[in-house]
Amino acid sequence: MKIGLFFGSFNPIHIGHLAIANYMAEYTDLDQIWFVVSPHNPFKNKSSLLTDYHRLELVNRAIERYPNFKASNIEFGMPQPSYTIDTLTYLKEKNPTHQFSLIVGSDNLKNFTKWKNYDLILKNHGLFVYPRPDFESENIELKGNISIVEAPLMEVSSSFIRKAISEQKEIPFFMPESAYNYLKEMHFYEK
Ligand SMILES: Nc1ncnc2c1ncn2[C@@H]1O[C@H](COP(=O)(O)OP(=O)(O)OP(=O)(O)O)[C@@H](O)[C@H]1O
Ligand SMILES: O=C(O)c1ccc[n+]([C@@H]2O[C@H](COP(=O)([O-])O)[C@@H](O)[C@H]2O)c1
Repeated sequence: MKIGLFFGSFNPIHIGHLAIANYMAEYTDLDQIWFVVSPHNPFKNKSSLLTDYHRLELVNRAIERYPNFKASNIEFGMPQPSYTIDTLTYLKEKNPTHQFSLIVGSDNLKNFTKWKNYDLILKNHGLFVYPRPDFESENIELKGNISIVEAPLMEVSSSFIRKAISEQKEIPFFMPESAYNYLKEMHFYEK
């Protein structure tokens, strides 16, 4: 099977993430999309992160109705910060018959050459890139298996959600309903 690995902090998951996965499942040859919840992005400060299990729970609730979407906690038991090449190697060992590609937003292209063994990721797996406002993909010089999809732009981000909640805004339409209800019930991001 062809699997698109959608790595992320998902702090929290939002409708943009779901739309990206939806687009990749419908417009590429990927059979399944796995949302891999990362304990710690090497480029980000961990202090603003909800615990791994709460972020995973939000993802699970958000995708529960979609059989082609799976959530993965594989990085929870691996060394931190979470280097994607190490997770890819481990996943390939565990699932030798699957083919794994990466799904990323175009904001990741700018620093992609700073990722651990980025050349191996490109050579052995390949990237599907979803465009993000203010992050042009055109001028990025990267060689390898990269497919930049042409898809509707979305401005939404997890930072926007965290800020809105901390300002006591009601934003039920920016997250899948079940995940939003859980976030409210648990008083996440209210400070
Ligand atoms: N609106 C968006 N358009 C395109 N890609 C996106 C969008 N939101 C998130 N992504 C991509 O989804 C993946 C996971 O992103 P992440 O969980 O960090 O969300 P985020 O909204 O970027 O979070 P934050 O605002 O906290 O930085 C990354 O590859 C990111 O580029
Ligand atoms: O492997 C690396 O060197 C590397 C560098 C930066 C980011 N990543 C991964 O990219 C994913 C996207 O992170 P984020 O926080 O933007 O959702 C997440 O799984 C990070 O661990 C990985």
